[in-house]
Amino acid sequence: MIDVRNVDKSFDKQQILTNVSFHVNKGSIYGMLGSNGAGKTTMMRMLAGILRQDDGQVHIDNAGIYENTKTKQRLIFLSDHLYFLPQYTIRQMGDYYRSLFPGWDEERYEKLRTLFKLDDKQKLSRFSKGMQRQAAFWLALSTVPDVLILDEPFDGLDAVMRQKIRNLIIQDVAEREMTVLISSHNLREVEDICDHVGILHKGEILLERDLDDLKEDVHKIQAAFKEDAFDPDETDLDVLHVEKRGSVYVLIVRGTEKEVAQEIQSWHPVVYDRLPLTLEEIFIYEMGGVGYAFENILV
Ligand SMILES: Nc1ncnc2c1ncn2[C@@H]1O[C@H](COP(=O)(O)OP(=O)(O)OP(=O)(O)O)[C@@H](O)[C@H]1O
Repeated sequence: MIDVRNVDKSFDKQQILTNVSFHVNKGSIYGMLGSNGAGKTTMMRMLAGILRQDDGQVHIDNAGIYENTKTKQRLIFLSDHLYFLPQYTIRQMGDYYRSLFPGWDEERYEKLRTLFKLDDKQKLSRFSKGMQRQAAFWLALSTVPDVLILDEPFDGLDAVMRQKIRNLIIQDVAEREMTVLISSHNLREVEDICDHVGILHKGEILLERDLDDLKEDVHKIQAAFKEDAFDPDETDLDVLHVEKRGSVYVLIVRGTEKEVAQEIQSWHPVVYDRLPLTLEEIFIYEMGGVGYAFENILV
């Protein structure tokens, strides 16, 4: 569905994205993670056909997006900075969207009214930040898009509304195979909704995996050894992080569960535990591996 290959992008001779490639399957929800300034918004603006890449290809449904009006009519990009026409109400924006997007579904718009409970005759500029975001989702989902691109989508929404909107997105993915790309710094949220994740760092893709596979591939190990007979540097483990709490080692390691267990067992541990990792932990340790480590500094 979405196919990005070897994309380069610079602004004023400053290289922002370098050789970026990734693929999003139809009916999948892809989380694009990354450090601040990694280039996520730039990538999303290219996918929405707002910016053109310098090199490489940005394809949606096997065709370049930049000059492809037909595909753009089936795609909605919700930017982190929402934009509405000045002085417009939701209803007026809806009429404008109906003229732009052939998929506009008036019946759906009416159904969503009961969920969002916003006054669609009120000027959008009078709404709070969270209400404006709700309005943006109301309008976006009324166009029944095939592709939904969301930059920090839940910013400003309360917990109940986040859950409602998450459910609506999941429903559209399940029922009609909508394809979704989400960028968010809230990894808890990404973890809840995405089936695939990619990490962008300094304009390059660091890692791209199915979320379940990724979790099966990175482990948090707690282990203790007799008379301290363990040296992480002497193992065959791919260690992302190591910490010693008293006599207990806490290791974050990459590899299959079997490989990791075999290696640790060969050191005859007296305690051995494998704990689940959150996406946030995976992100932090993977970023640490490329020198973007967190430091325990208090100032
Ligand atoms: N129009 C522009 N002109 C010049 N530089 C730009 C422009 N847009 C983005 N940049 C630069 O590109 C880099 C990537 O920015 P981008 O907004 O894509 O990052 P991001 O991953 O979305 O960051 P964040 O997580 O902080 O929102 C930054 O260094 C930014 O200053």
